[in-house]
Amino acid sequence: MNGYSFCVKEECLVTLTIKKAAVIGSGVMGSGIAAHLANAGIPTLLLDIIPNELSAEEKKAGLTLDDKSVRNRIVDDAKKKLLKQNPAPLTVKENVSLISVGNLEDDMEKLADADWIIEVVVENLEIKKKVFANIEAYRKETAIVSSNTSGISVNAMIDGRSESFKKHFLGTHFFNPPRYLKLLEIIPTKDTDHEIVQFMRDFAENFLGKGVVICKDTPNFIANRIGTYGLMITVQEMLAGGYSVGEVDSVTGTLLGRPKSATFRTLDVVGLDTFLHVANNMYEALEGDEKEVFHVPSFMTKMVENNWLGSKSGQGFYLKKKSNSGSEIFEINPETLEYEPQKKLKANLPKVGSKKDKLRALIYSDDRAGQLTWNILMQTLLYSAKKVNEISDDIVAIDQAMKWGFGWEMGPFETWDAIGVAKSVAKMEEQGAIVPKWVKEMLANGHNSFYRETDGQLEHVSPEGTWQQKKENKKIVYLTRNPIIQKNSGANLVDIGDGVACLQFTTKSHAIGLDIMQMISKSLDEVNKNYEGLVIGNHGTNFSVGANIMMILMEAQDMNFFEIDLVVRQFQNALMKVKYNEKPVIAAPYGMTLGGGTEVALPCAGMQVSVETYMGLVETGVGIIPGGGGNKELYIRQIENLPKKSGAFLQEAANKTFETIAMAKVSKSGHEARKLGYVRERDDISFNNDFLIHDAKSKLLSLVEAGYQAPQRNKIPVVGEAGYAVMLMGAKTMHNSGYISDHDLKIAEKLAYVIAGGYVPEGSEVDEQYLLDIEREAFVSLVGEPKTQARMHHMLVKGKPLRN
Ligand SMILES: CCCCCCCCCCCCCC(=O)CC(=O)SCCNC(=O)CCNC(=O)[C@H](O)C(C)(C)COP(=O)(O)OP(=O)(O)OC[C@H]1O[C@@H](n2cnc3c(N)ncnc32)[C@H](O)[C@@H]1OP(=O)(O)O
Ligand SMILES: NC(=O)C1=CN([C@@H]2O[C@H](COP(=O)(O)OP(=O)(O)OC[C@H]3O[C@@H](n4cnc5c(N)ncnc54)[C@H](O)[C@@H]3O)[C@@H](O)[C@H]2O)C=CC1
Repeated sequence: MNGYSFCVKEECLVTLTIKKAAVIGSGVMGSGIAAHLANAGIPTLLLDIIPNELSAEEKKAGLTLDDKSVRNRIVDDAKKKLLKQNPAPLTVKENVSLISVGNLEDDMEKLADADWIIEVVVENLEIKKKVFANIEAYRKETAIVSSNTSGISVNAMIDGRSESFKKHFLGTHFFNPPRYLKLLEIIPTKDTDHEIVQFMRDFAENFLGKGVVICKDTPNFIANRIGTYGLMITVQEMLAGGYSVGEVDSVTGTLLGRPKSATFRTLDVVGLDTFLHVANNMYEALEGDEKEVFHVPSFMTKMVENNWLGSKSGQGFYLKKKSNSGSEIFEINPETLEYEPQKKLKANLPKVGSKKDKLRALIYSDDRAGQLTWNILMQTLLYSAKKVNEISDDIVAIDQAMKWGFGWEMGPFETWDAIGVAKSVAKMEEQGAIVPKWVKEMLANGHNSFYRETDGQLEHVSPEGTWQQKKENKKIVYLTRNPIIQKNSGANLVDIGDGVACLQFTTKSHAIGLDIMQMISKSLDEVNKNYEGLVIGNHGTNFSVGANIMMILMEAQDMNFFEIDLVVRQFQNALMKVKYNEKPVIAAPYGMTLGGGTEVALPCAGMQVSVETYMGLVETGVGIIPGGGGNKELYIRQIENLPKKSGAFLQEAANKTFETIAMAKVSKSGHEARKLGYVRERDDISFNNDFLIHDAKSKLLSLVEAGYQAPQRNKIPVVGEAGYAVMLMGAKTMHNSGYISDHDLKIAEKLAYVIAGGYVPEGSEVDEQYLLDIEREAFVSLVGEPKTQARMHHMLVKGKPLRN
């Protein structure tokens, strides 16, 4: 990747390009940002300070502070840590090779060819200003310089800097972890060149997959202003109500529509020292009652003094200890500063109902869980309403910042709509809270929500009482806003413009059943008559979790094997129709793309893959093997990928296919899906999931433009009986040593037979239908096995594989 160029003036006289970057500071964020730039293919120089004393190992080795290995120890350790962290900062470990390292004493001249230099040092204004003075001496004239500050004034950072520096300087506030949190807050100073703000926004959205919110230079900008306030309120409610850290986290995570790291686990991930810098900066910057909210309680200060900072120092609010059964996680008691077994709060929630139903049940209940969550949420909502004009341009910016920056499912105003504005305001006032005047006026004017839909367009209210349309990025395709061509109980065929149709799954978790299989076939008929091509794309968290195993299990328990064979045949036929369709079909996988979901993507003319795609043929986990042609499609890809130098390449292709499917390997990224062989070199990867369907449509149109021709039907060379034995050897060895069960071995035998192409001579060339037939026969025979049915049942009930 040679960087990202963007014409910033009509005549394109000035073209900004980011081909190389540099990150100053290799701590929690600096190393994470460098990793994400590497994920995007941008070579990045990572610099940090030199240690001021030798470590014990260095002393023992007779090293001195002048040794390069000593001088680069901090940054070297940070780079090594990237390969061990979980969740992984790198989409594939190989990306680490794009990160070069150095230190701030010996390597500053290397900044000269950086197009973007990001300061990510400790949250201290004076230290940051010194770093900028140092950068200025080495940066090239066109280099963009930015700060990853959590909330220090960016205008305060440019005192004493040159005009060129000021023009090219702005805040670029990534959130932690940088690979996974979508938000990038961009904070221009009074001198930042407008074109550079625009360029950085486009670059971040298209190239880094970020959701950009342009912020005013107010303390903590937007997300941290609300987040830090919410955190401090949570600490105060915890201490006042005598709740434990674990009890607080047990109800302020997924139950509130927030990530499982909730409150204090999130702080452990952030780093308590950094949080205290941020809270203290707020305390210094504010006046009156609001100031006192940011007064840090003594137990937190003590924790930092003890170096109990969270993940970065090995312990913080939580301490993970190794135990005989693996590991156990303890929580800190803020009173005693002792670690204790984790506690949880019981929340009496309805077993059925939507997430919003459960949220309402939680916060309106009178138990301890309800009181705590109501008190936290109520104060956070009121603060958001009070601050909207001071810290942002509208309520949308606040909602986007909290969703993208903290992984919340809804922002404050969306949450307020969900819990009922009128009902919650009544309860707030009943408890003596002061509700901002504009909220009450909105209710008085008959508007019971902050958002509304008018003629299919989403509108939001302003504190002034006017209603505005939400500004949308043109690259976002909202399937619900496009005309439906055809539909059934499992999928919609949607016209997405420019002669392109999109097949959208609508089942729960986009699980594939008969309805989707039928819609695949019908969609192709419609597209071949009236459209240029078909995108298979969805909205939501996951592309597809695979076949509807409830449907398979029920038929199997009723011994309806003939029907199962018919359904599998229908799925195979539909996907063969995709593969050889006269018009191109492009799949747009993202999130979990498992089993049948992967099989839908594999026969397509191409894929537009989200960088966050977790793809794999995982059928062995529920006691079967792929039945939609996935075995042969992965095998064909392995044959394509392997150098044809050795005669044994067929066996190597078969072995790799067998291992990947037998071990139910799932990629941890779109890049890794390519390493596993699912994604071809010609397939493309999108960093911004919001743009995925748009990108898939563009890819399809370029195929049409190039005169797309359906692939030829070719016979497939197989390893036959001899190759079958080779594949099985490994499985039998694992079975003999007790690593896999009898049933695992039975599944492996079926899988190896299918991949080998059955008992035919090695090197035989067979047609695809033959491979599909033996695949379907193996599938149906396994479905009849009681242990397979037990695995399916366990997955349905527990949501995880059963080892039997
Ligand atoms: C209103 C309250 C808001 C909350 C706090 C607000 C703070 C605001 C001020 C911060 C200011 C400074 C920061 C800043 O400027 C801006 C920010 O970035 S704010 C932070 C934004 N980020 C988030 O909100 C994170 C949201 N959470 C997530 O995205 C995911 O949960 C996360 C990616 C963090 C993964 O969480 P994790 O718990 O690590 O999940 P895993 O299950 O994947 O575990 C991985 C690894 O960690 C071990 N582990 C899990 N739980 C614990 C624990 N309690 N203690 C110790 N270790 C734990 C787990 O076992 C795994 O270990 P392995 O051995 O690696 O398998
Ligand atoms: N930790 C988080 O969750 C987030 C932090 N931030 C911000 O990013 C910046 C870095 O924060 P973290 O990475 O968490 O901190 P950290 O403590 O993990 O890393 C700080 C880095 O600064 C370096 N450093 C310390 N003193 C220095 C000096 N005098 N000169 C140059 N470098 C020096 C350290 O060697 C270290 O590499 C801060 O501004 C912080 O507010 C922004 C978003 C999230």
